[in-house]
Amino acid sequence: MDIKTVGVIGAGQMGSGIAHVFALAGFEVILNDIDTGSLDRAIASIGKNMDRQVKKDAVSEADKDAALKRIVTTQNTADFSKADLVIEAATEDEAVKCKIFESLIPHLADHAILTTNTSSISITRLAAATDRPERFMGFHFMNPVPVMKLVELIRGIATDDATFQACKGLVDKLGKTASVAEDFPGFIVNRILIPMINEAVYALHEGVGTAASIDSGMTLGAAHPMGPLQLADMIGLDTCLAIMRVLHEGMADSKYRPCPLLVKYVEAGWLGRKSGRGFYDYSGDQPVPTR
Ligand SMILES: CC(=O)CC(=O)SCCNC(=O)CCNC(=O)[C@H](O)C(C)(C)COP(=O)(O)OP(=O)(O)OC[C@H]1O[C@@H](n2cnc3c(N)ncnc32)[C@H](O)[C@@H]1OP(=O)(O)O
Ligand SMILES: NC(=O)C1=CN([C@@H]2O[C@H](COP(=O)(O)OP(=O)(O)OC[C@H]3O[C@@H](n4cnc5c(N)ncnc54)[C@H](OP(=O)(O)O)[C@@H]3O)[C@@H](O)[C@H]2O)C=CC1
Repeated sequence: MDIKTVGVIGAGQMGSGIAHVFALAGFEVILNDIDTGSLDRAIASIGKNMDRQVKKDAVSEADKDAALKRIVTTQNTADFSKADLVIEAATEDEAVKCKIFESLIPHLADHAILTTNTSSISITRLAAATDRPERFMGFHFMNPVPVMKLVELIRGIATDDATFQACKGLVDKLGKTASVAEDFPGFIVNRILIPMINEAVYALHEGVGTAASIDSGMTLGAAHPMGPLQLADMIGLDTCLAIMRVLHEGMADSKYRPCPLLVKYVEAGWLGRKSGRGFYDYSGDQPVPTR
């Protein structure tokens, strides 16, 4: 299938990163959000992240300009009628995602493939909320999208082979590596990563160590590129909690219970970098641990 135009729904950190890599790879991109402020911030952050690549000589100034011109923003799902493939990358909330599909589907071309960047939610269940379960699948990018090489591909029970092959072909065109995961809560990466982050929050909650010592323990002691609490702040504490809840409910196993401190931070609106405060405070030049 010849995919030329890619629609992206949700212009947060993931939607921005996904729009970034598709535009640089030569695709026309339609980027949607409910909030114009988010769309403006997304275009600014894509420009800034492409500038990093220009500075490193990974991308030319001309390619950056051409890529930025290939991204159009819209608040109107009717504009997705031109899309050959749509990637839903809105908030990790099943009800939000299903509502998006409901408003999108009347405008989608018959041939269009619909995918979701969900971190954890059942692909089969999301597919069942659409008119095209056979042309629906999980297309799970990692954060930050322009840097991370992996994309998890997850078939729902009804996904057909042409859809899977089309998505696999796109991963190849982006120069990334596909990893196939079965449709279990959290798939592969988050089944392993998010409980590790949750355990780090328990270590903080129980006073095993400070945020700084937990993070340096894992960067200097286990060679992780960033500590688990720093990573949680980058992913978004709301997203980490939503994933833990999907694991807890989906696996029906208490080993996945979300740490009460993680719940409290989210209830306080301390969502990590995106809200300016999480396990670190980002209001100054350098992040400062909040515990
Ligand atoms: C929750 C989910 O559903 C699934 C997930 O995504 S889980 C999260 C998975 N991601 C991770 O685990 C990330 C772990 N962290 C890292 O890999 C690294 O700390 C990091 C890439 C984020 C930053 O690396 P760093 O060395 O500390 O910072 P920095 O030197 O600024 O960046 C490294 C490179 O990435 C580039 N970079 C960083 N962020 C970027 C962005 N948003 N856009 C473009 N380039 C970026 C930098 O320009 C730099 O490029 P070079 O290697 O060419 O010099
Ligand atoms: N963060 C991460 O590291 C990763 C996240 N993911 C997944 O990607 C998805 C997005 O995550 P992320 O980008 O971090 O989240 P963000 O919170 O950064 O962005 C979500 C965006 O979706 C917007 N949104 C909410 N409702 C709608 C709607 N009805 N229509 C259009 N846009 C909407 C939000 O707008 P507003 O702010 O106005 O609510 C916000 O701009 C989630 O499913 C997440 O699990 C996958 C891989 C990694």
